[in-house]
Order: sequence, then structure tokens, then C-alpha cells
Amino acid sequence: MLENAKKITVIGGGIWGQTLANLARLNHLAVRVWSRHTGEDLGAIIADTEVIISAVSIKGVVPTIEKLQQLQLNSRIIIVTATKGLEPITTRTPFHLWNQAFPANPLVVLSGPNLAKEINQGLPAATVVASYLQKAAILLQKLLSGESFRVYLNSDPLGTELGGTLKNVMAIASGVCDGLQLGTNAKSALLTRALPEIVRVGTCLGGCQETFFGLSGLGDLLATCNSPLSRNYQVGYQLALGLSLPEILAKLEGTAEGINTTEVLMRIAQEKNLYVPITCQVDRLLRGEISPQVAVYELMRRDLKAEFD
Ligand SMILES: NC(=O)C1=CN([C@@H]2O[C@H](COP(=O)(O)OP(=O)(O)OC[C@H]3O[C@@H](n4cnc5c(N)ncnc54)[C@H](OP(=O)(O)O)[C@@H]3O)[C@@H](O)[C@H]2O)C=CC1
Ligand SMILES: O=C(CO)COP(=O)(O)O
Repeated sequence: MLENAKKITVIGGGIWGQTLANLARLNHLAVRVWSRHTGEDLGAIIADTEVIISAVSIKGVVPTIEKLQQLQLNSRIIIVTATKGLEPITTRTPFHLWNQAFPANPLVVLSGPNLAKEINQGLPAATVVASYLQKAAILLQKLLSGESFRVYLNSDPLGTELGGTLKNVMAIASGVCDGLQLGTNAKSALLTRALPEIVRVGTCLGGCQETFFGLSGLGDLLATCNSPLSRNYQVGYQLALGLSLPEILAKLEGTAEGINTTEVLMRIAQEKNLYVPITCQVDRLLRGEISPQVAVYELMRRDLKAEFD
């Protein structure tokens, strides 16, 4: 057994929480999944746990932190955050929120091109575990790596987290591009221009530039922007087909974090004076202010500029 069969608690019984739990089980680890709906006592579950993986969506992060604070978490427990979102009130990332709440606990970010349904089919995938404490990241790498899941180390938790968060906005744009059948040239241009927009925001918020060219940045951008399995992509695609956002959300399986992230990101961009043209059009589209066709027109008719500036 690996690492003396570390006991792991996954918080969040959504598809990503279940998938991460299954990956750990493949390594014969003792894993419990806690969900709000099971009625189980979280305090009893974490009493002997050594690793907590939070796989809740962004709206669950603060409630989860508050619940754990009431339980007076042992400072030896490694906390892993796998959420891809920005908290709407503070505009902070989950890494910041967890770090602020539990400064004494080792904290690891897990993020990468990881469409849960593919991983559940046993298809090969890679991810990144990032921490300022290399020892904690190495432990997570060992606990989750397997024949079909390759885990890389990174020492930039913020950049790793922001790559996975910011690409969700671009996945909505990419779904629109495909839904409107704009072609391969348009899609390539969109994704290539999306990356510097992600880098601009991500580095301003504290991520390292290099990280955004890795698995959790470019890697996840490519995965999510090209897959109908992505909920964010599905939102964009269906908007392009003429459905309204409430109609889409009524039938969507799971969370499309990019909707909230777009709104929060627009506030950050305005406050920090960041140029985010794609996000801006996605925001107006999600608000119902413009049609998908106008969003494309607005992107194309901007002032001409140099490619790199
Ligand atoms: N699906 C995927 O392929 C991947 C998803 N992610 C990210 O992981 C996160 C979860 O995604 P996913 O599992 O797909 O989402 P789902 O919509 O399937 O599940 C949502 C999860 O969030 C929890 N949650 C929601 N609201 C609250 C709340 N108020 N309090 C406590 N918990 C709450 C739910 O908990 P409960 O079980 O108690 O209802 C559930 O576990 C997202 O940030 C997503 O971007 C990252 C990589 C891959
Ligand atoms: O983050 C993901 C893949 O890496 C999942 O994407 P969606 O949340 O858009 O389904």
C-alpha cells in the first residue's frame, strides 16, 4: 500500500469529487467522500484523516471552510483544493481563502486538463499538484498517480489554480465559436488570443507566466475549449444555437464555473485596468446584452494592433 495507506477525505460528492476519490481508491487508499446530502458527521469522518481534498464548486468553498473551522482542524492535515473558480464577494481564489482560513496547514492546488468523464472511463490524463511546500505536493503526486493518471509537480499554486479558472471563460467563447460554425481559422485565432489574455490576468493576480503555458494553463484551455464534455463549452455552444442562459442552466449537468468567473473577472479587470476583450464579450453575451453574432463582430472590429504588445 502507498504511503502507509493515508486516509483521505474528499469533500464534495459532485462528479469531480467522485472522480478524485476513485483515483485514490485505485491506489488502495482509504477514501471517504463527504457531501452535504449524506447527513454524515464530517467531524467524525475527518477525525483520523490525513488529507482533505476539497472538490466543491466555488459557491461551496466558503461554507466548507466555515464548517471545517468549527471542527478545529488538525494543522497536520494536508488540504488540497481542486475548485476552479473565483469567490464572488472577495474576488479571491480558493487557494487564498483556504490559506487565510488555515495558515498552518500544508495547502496544495490540483488543476489540469481533467474532464472527469474521460478519467472515469480510464482514459489517460495528466494533472498538476502545486504547493509552496514541495513535500506536500510530492505526497499528493504519489497518492493520486496511476497507470492512467500522471501527476506533475509545480511550485506555483496560484498560477496553477488561475489557469484552470480563467480558461472556463474562454471555453464559453469557444463553444460559441463552434456553435456558430465559424471554422477552424476562427477557433485557432480565438484560442491563441485567449492565452495572452489569461496570462495578462493570471500574472497580475500573482501567477508565474511559465505556469500558464503548462498543463494547468494551455493544457486545460485546449481540453475544455475543444470538448463537448465541458459544461462551460456547452453553455457557449447552446447560446450560439439561440437558447437563453436560464434555458441552458435548467438542463445542464453540473456546474459551469465560467459564468460566475466571467462576472468576477470583469470586476477585477476594471479595478486593475486589465485589457480582457474576449472576457468582455462573453460577459455581455451572458448578460443577454448582445447576440453571439454581435460578440464576434465586436471582437473583429476592434482597433488594429501589434500581435505582441
Ligand atoms: N467536472 C470536471 O471535469 C472537473 C471539475 N473541476 C472543478 O471542480 C469543482 C466541482 O466540479 P464538479 O464536481 O464537476 O461540480 P458538480 O456540479 O458536479 O458538483 C458541485 C459540487 O459542489 C458542491 N457544492 C455546491 N454548492 C455547495 C455549497 N453551498 N456548500 C457546499 N458544497 C457545495 C456540491 O456538494 P454536494 O456534493 O454536497 O452537493 C458538489 O460536490 C468545480 O470548481 C469545477 O470547475 C475541476 C476539474 C474537472
Ligand atoms: O475543468 C474541467 C476540465 O479540466 C471541466 O470543465 P467544465 O467545468 O467546463 O466541464
